[in-house]
Amino acid sequence: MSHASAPVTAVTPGSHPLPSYLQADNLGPWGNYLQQVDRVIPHLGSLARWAETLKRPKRILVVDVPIHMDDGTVAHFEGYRVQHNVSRGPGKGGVRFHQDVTLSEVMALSAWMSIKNAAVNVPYGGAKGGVRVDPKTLSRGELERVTRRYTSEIGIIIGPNKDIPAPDVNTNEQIMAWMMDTYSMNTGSTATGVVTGKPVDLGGSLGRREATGRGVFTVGVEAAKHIELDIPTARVAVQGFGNVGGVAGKLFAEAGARVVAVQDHGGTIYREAGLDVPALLRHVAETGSVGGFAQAEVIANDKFWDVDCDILIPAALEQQITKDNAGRIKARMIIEGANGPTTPEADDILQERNVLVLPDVIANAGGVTVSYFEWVQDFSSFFWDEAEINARLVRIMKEAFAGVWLVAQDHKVSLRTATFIVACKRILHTRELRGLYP
Ligand SMILES: NC(=O)C1=CN([C@@H]2O[C@H](COP(=O)(O)OP(=O)(O)OC[C@H]3O[C@@H](n4cnc5c(N)ncnc54)[C@H](OP(=O)(O)O)[C@@H]3O)[C@@H](O)[C@H]2O)C=CC1
Ligand SMILES: O=C(O)CCC(=O)C(=O)O
Repeated sequence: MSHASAPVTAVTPGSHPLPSYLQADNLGPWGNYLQQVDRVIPHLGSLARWAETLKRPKRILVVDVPIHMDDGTVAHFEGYRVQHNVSRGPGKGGVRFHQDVTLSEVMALSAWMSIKNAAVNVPYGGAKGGVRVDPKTLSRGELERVTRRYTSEIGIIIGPNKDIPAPDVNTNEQIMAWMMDTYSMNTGSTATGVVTGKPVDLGGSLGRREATGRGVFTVGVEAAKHIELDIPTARVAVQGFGNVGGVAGKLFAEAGARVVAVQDHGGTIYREAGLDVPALLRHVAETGSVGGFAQAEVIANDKFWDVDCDILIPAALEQQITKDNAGRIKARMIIEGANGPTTPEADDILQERNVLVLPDVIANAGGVTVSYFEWVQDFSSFFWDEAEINARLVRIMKEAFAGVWLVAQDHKVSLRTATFIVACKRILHTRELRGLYP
């Protein structure tokens, strides 16, 4: 991971010094988020006086997650749930299981959720959770115990009207089912609306699994029209071939684009004529990685950034596109499936090079949009068909993106700052309406 060099202000004029945990890790994702906020403040007019609230998570919970391992020992894992902002509604955002998860990373992810949820105008604040564990090293029983204990520990701050978790990296429908069941056991009645991304047979929504990738594709197609990029002849490179990258790659391939390169932990594969995406998805489902896929050549991981392509989709983790590789990227358009994949320094380099960046806070909002549909369906116990869900998703994504595009033109700013303008105005307007408790 690279570390951007711009300093982060620890003390805001006229305000109190930030708590120590907010000053930590200036150059990590939280530091990147703070720089993004600093870039939007000049565009907020009188609402800027509330901007300090964007720099401080509302509520942070750190929990110990002890479980019995299969060999009889007791292991302790560290878990987090951060509610960055709840001005517009309950907290909403995924849960990540990863060995490198840190509190400041979860703070950044929760803040990006506040921005994203406001950008597509769903009635939520922003939240995110994580457990510092490599789930690939756990048995199924151990994974279930980690999930249930973590859910019990954060149970004091989540709930259908308080904060609604969902899947993120290394979490899936089964984990959401265990979370829903644990919360329901602890509260005494079945509460389907406490998490989204559940199995369809348990109050989940049709289309949720594919929703983030579908949103990435939808926004990509809309943006391509503005820069006259022809999707059926485009070459696409994808980093991360899980829920988001896999579905986005599949939809671009179905639209005629050539997916020429894919990278995950197992390596980087390349095929100039285009990879057989359905076969690759089957291979990943069977083996867990793109590594060993026969119908492709293997290239060095670092060469991924040099691949000749028109569209690049980072769909893995934060801080992948940095000042060190931004100058090498050949794509005309980057669609951020991942959260926080581009550092502010890299953003500047890409803008100078005229590479269009569709930022995470709008490009990957399809997932939470269908999560919102799931939550609404659970409350009413009335379920919609997939065609209706996809049509509503596409409409929301297109409208939100069109609005952001206009703001970018008006203010002469990047699409990231434009999305922050739209979202921060909505968040801070509700902050102003609600006022401060004296
Ligand atoms: N799921 C969702 O609905 C949403 C997810 N996102 C974001 O999208 C991104 C991907 O999430 P999701 O698809 O759900 O997660 P998954 O766990 O389904 O997939 C993650 C993918 O990223 C790969 N990966 C992880 N680390 C690296 C690395 N260092 N280099 C290359 N590849 C890597 C994984 O490979 P391997 O399996 O080999 O480790 C896997 O292919 C995250 O940033 C997430 O926050 C954003 C909005 C919604
Ligand atoms: O579906 C959700 O609630 C949130 C998904 C998520 O974590 C994200 O958009 O990053």
